[in-house]
Amino acid sequence: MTAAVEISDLHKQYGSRVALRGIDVRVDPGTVVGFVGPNGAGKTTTMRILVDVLRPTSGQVRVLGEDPRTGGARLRSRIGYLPGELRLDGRHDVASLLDHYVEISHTASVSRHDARAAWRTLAERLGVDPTRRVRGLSKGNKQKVGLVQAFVHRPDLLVLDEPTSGLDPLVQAEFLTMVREVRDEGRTVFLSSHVLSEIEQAADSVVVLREGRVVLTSAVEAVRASLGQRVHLTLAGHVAAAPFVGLDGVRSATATHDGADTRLTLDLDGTPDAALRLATTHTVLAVDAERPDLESAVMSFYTQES
Ligand SMILES: Nc1ncnc2c1ncn2[C@@H]1O[C@H](COP(=O)(O)OP(=O)(O)OP(=O)(O)O)[C@@H](O)[C@H]1O
Repeated sequence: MTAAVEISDLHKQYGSRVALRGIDVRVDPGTVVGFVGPNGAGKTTTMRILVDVLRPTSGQVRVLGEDPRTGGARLRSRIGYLPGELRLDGRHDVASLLDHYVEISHTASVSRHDARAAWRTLAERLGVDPTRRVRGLSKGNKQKVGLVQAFVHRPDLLVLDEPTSGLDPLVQAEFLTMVREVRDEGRTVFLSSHVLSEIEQAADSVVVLREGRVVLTSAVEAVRASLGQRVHLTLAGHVAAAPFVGLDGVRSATATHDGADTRLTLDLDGTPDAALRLATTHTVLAVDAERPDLESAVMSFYTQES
């Protein structure tokens, strides 16, 4: 299977400043990959190289099987790109700007009429008013126009640099739905974000970049599972934690007593089955499970020493 994105030993220097120190990333078609990391990690640099806005210092990049430096207009028409710092020509109204984008990005397989209808549908979905002048738009509304132009030609690959920056929660949710639809159609999304909850909702896998190096590549589910699960049980009467320690799947158990009842906290590294069997020999008054989130799983990769 040809990768949608294949990056091998990619280096980029801006003068003496090293931005990328040999990164390797593979993105399978039909998946959503979240690209995360602290400020200055190299995310934007990588994305700009993918769309040939920047040239690498060394290393190999293949996008949809082609070298972005030689793919030209044909490859560009298969990519939707939302830059991190979006600049739109402020002189136009939104409708003429989007007509213009459709004009330059539409492919022979889609008629101009259909392409125009497509931007209108997307604009409506995201709540973009096509009659507004671009210059007077708020940051969030500009971002929505940027999203419409990235999605409108149904590209095989979307490269989105902080796509939800400035969006209100309703539009953000609609955007995440659009991303999932793209994935369900077998197309690919490579997006960067500082909002890990949104990567968690939309991405299949996550790549963490720090100081120009990839420090983690993993399925989102696997990262979360690696944290294990924490379960709180409220049991009637005074119950000791000791019998729970060492049970299959239990990493640690602590008990605190609240009046006549016990609050038992179990940190699990396997299934809760054995612990729950033992718990039900008592009277279980309440069960409450914490779902580990991607943010707590990934944060350590932001700060750890190389
Ligand atoms: N045009 C440039 N000239 C010089 N240095 C640059 C330039 N663009 C980026 N850099 C440097 O390259 C490194 C990576 O920057 P990049 O913008 O790719 O990071 P990022 O992960 O996208 O960060 P952020 O989350 O803050 O957007 C940083 O040290 C940055 O200062």
